[in-house]
Amino acid sequence: MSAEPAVAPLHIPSETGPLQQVVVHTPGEEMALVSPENAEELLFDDILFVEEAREEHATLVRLFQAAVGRDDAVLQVTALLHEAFDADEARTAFVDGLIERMPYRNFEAYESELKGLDADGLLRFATTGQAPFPVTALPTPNLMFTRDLSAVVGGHVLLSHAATAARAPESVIMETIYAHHPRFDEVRENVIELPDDVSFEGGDLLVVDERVVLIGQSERTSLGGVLAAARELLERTSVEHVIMVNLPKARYCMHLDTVFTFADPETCVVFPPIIEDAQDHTFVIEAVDGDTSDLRLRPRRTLREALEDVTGRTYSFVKCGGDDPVRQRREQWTDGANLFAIRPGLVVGYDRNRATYDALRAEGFHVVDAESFLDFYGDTAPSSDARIAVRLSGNELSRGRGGPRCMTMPLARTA
Ligand SMILES: NC(=[NH2+])NCCC[C@H](N)C(=O)O
Repeated sequence: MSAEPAVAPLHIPSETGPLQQVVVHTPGEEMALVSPENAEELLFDDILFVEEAREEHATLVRLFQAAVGRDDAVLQVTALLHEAFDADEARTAFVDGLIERMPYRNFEAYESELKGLDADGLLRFATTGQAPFPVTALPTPNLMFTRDLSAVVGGHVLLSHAATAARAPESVIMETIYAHHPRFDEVRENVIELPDDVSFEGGDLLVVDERVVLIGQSERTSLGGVLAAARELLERTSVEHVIMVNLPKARYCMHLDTVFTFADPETCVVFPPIIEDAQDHTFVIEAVDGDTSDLRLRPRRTLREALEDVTGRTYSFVKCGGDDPVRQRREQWTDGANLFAIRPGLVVGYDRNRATYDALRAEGFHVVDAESFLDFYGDTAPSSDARIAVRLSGNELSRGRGGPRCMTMPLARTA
């Protein structure tokens, strides 16, 4: 039990506000079930060395614990699910959710057996797809990309509606946690569900500030998903402008956060070919006279133009991969543009993206590896004005096609 004062269960005022609490998933048994036969279906391009991936992930968790300095800074999604499963209704709801979301898997044939599993048994089924009777589901190796399970905006949360069958169970996992875990009792009415026929994944949403969010219209988030999310946010939260970024529908840029993330409120790491060179792909969505049944889409040439227009601030764009177009593409593929900000100006990325780190250094960041950061700071967080880019060794993790931002779902940050 933590001695620190409790944090709000949901509170994200901005993308880089000092982190208080984050949900992660350290890869486990489910990752060891990815094989050449099912890898493509499970959205993996390669077979990860699980033990090494776990160590890399453990370092990420230690970084968060050290930098945040609270012992409840990091929550594991499987622990939350297991705790939620203490309630009978949660286990029933989870099975009902799977049946409803994945009618093609015919889980109803084993409905009573699944509902009869205890918390351990159902957790194992949820992550590995294995049960003590002849029903199987896909394992969920993408659970480590907790970002995509939901998106917290202010004190509200949008539940994801995964675009792919491989990730559909993860949406049900997160839905069960928000609906049944006691941690979310007070904020349950702030959980926003989108219509069944749209897709939306958390990696497509970035919170600029209390008034502005960005949403990618991508391989994973449909136009209907963007518009439904925009309408809900404009209606129910302090958000006044939703900037929609139309992305190529391609694996390398599956979510907006694969090509654009914030290092501090005015510094972003960007993949130039999409964010700077492409034109006419950005729209500002607003409610006409505050009426969310009447949405207006104002086209803007670039994301920069849209951002500057609605926030009145100016932004520095640091190039993922630096100036060389080949390095830009190589480093984008290994999530060079997918930085996670622990607080403004304290970011973590993958060590291998060296040209991106050179570009950050040129922007005034001190570059340190994760081990030195941990040795140096132990459990005292660095002074809040230092600009630091931490290099996490992620040779295994990066093969999952997600970076530090994808592996984190912040629940609470300070303003
Ligand atoms: N927010 C992100 N960019 N997430 C990356 C998810 C990667 C994962 N293998 C997938 O294809 O779904």
